[in-house]
Amino acid sequence: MKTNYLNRIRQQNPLIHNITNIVVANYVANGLLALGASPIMSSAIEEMEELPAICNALVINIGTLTAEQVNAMLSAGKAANRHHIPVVLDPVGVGATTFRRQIVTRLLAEISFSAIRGNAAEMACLANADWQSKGVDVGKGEADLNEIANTLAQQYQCTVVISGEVDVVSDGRQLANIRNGTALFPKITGSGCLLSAVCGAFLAVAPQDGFNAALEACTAYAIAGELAAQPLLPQQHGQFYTALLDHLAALDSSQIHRLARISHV
Ligand SMILES: Nc1ncnc2c1ncn2[C@@H]1O[C@H](COP(=O)(O)OP(=O)(O)O)[C@@H](O)[C@H]1O
Ligand SMILES: Cc1ncsc1CCOP(=O)(O)O
Ligand SMILES: [Mg+2]
Repeated sequence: MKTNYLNRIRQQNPLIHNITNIVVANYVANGLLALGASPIMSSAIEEMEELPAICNALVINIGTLTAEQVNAMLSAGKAANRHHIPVVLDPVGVGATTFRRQIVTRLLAEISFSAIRGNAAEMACLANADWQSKGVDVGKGEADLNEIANTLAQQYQCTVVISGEVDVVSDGRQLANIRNGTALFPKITGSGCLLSAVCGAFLAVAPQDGFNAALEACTAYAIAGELAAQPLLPQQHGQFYTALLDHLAALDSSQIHRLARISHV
């Protein structure tokens, strides 16, 4: 990895607008602050036209979707497109209900996304691939995630991230696998949602280089988790929850370059 967009985040302190779920809003805001970005969380329809004008990226997360929030997402997404700021989609639990599937289809049709980030179950659902999803969790499946990432990236003309034990990043032309991380990640709620917001922060400072911005975002984030988990026992979920924030704040680019386990496929 040749980029150093982490330093750019710390220099530029991009403002990230998050329309997110009620479970993770506080954690995502703290994670963005730890990284060096600034969060603003809002779903009020009255300000969806105005916020994209002052923000550097928008992250749309459907985790606890309401009909009212859908209108806000469409309004903010279209305004973000007009202002040419990157928009990231996190299709949380999209396979769980008809409502989620219908809304994600509509968001993908009406908004131009720079990146879509989900776990294997969510991304398999978007690609109509076989997978046994389980609510917002990853569930089980055998589908080829490299192929799914590539297909979705070409279909939606954007960067696609499928996170998991191995993260897959594709823009439809380039594809990489990242083998960093820790088994503690899926033990805390919000770790995927925060990764989507972190992708938003990296894209905010490198909007023309989506693939490499997402690649650095996922690598940096997984390494912060790896370092946070190092002194912990597998059952120290609570310690990991806070240690991840500490390590996002302490992370530097030399650590990322030294510890990255990336293969270009
Ligand atoms: N089994 C695992 N081993 C190592 N890292 C993991 C594992 N599962 C998930 N991760 C990491 O957890 C972070 C959040 O991804 P994920 O758990 O897939 O999101 P979600 O919460 O949306 O399901 C990513 O950085 C990913 O690399
Ligand atoms: C548990 C839960 N329920 C609705 S949204 C949500 C949070 C999901 O967060 P993540 O995908 O980051 O684990
Ligand atoms: Mg998720």
